[in-house]
Amino acid sequence: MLDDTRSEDLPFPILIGDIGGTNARFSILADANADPEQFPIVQTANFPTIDDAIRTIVLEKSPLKPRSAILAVAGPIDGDEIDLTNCNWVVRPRNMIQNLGFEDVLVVNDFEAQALAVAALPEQYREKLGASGEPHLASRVVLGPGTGLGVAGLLHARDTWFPVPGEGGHVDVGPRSERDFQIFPHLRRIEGRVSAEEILSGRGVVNIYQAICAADGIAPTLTLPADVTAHGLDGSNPQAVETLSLLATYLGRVAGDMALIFMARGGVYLAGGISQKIIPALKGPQFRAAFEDKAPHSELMATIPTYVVTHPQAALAGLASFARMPAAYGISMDGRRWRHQA
Ligand SMILES: Nc1ncnc2c1ncn2[C@@H]1O[C@H](COP(=O)(O)OP(=O)(O)OP(=O)(O)O)[C@@H](O)[C@H]1O
Repeated sequence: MLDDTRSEDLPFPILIGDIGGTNARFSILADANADPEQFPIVQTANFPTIDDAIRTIVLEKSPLKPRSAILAVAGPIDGDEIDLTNCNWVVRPRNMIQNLGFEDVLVVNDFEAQALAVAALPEQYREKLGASGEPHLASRVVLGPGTGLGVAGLLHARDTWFPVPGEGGHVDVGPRSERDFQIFPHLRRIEGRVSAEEILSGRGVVNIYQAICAADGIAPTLTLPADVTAHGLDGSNPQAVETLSLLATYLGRVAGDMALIFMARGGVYLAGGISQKIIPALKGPQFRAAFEDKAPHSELMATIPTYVVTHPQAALAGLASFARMPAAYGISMDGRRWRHQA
């Protein structure tokens, strides 16, 4: 039943799904021109299996019967049983074809879906950071601090967008300023090193906050990432204020590195659950200053635009663009497309 050949497009109606650790979002595209039919956001913990969730939330509610499915998942796609990171669901495309009536199932990586979203993002769904010019029609990068730190490149070549999902969230980050050298010894490490994800994620926010408190000999009073950013944004806690400032600096530093790697003249886009919630902090001078602080390429960096993605369901929008026009995107289907065979 596993079919590796890349031949015809997936048949409409197409169910598209963005399956995160905590939430799953679904919609159906009736045809290439239709607006997606949306369904309520599902908490993954409320359904024993993804098949149950699709049956209850989508198939029993919609008059449209999807013939195929495109699912974006947080986790490696390496066989017929796809385990999701941070949740108990296992995606079994063969079972979906047998039990849910799909003819065709394609599974992609969640940051590949974010990259697809960035390829086709209308201007109203992005908030610009800094004063650079408009993006070139050129390669882009998407970075998303959330539960972890997702990173994907989006190469533009031969009139096609090629998403490049990687593990860029796990690169090393080092100290640069005098203050960094005071704080870094107190950051929690993973096997001895400070990876980007250890500081640019929900737990990373708390890690920076606790390291600031430790460096200054102050007892920490905040424990949740959202509390730290809230007290930072309203100015009510000095360590939380500095946490936000350093978060913006470190995010700018890593975003700049990723832009250098991909020569992302098309811009760097910040997705993920946290970026949208700290826009005022990212609009301060720290983010762009760190982004551009890349000698000998500071002048180049000053021309690269940076944005926060503000679309509430960016990954779904990206999958919908792909479903409508698959030929515009260089998405490999090898080993991750399953088709019903009569
Ligand atoms: N206001 C906030 N400030 C800082 N961190 C926050 C805030 N709100 C949520 N977080 C943190 O963001 C993380 C969740 O990120 P996100 O919403 O991107 O989830 P996710 O990993 O994409 O999973 P899912 O797709 O299931 O929602 C958690 O670590 C949470 O503590």
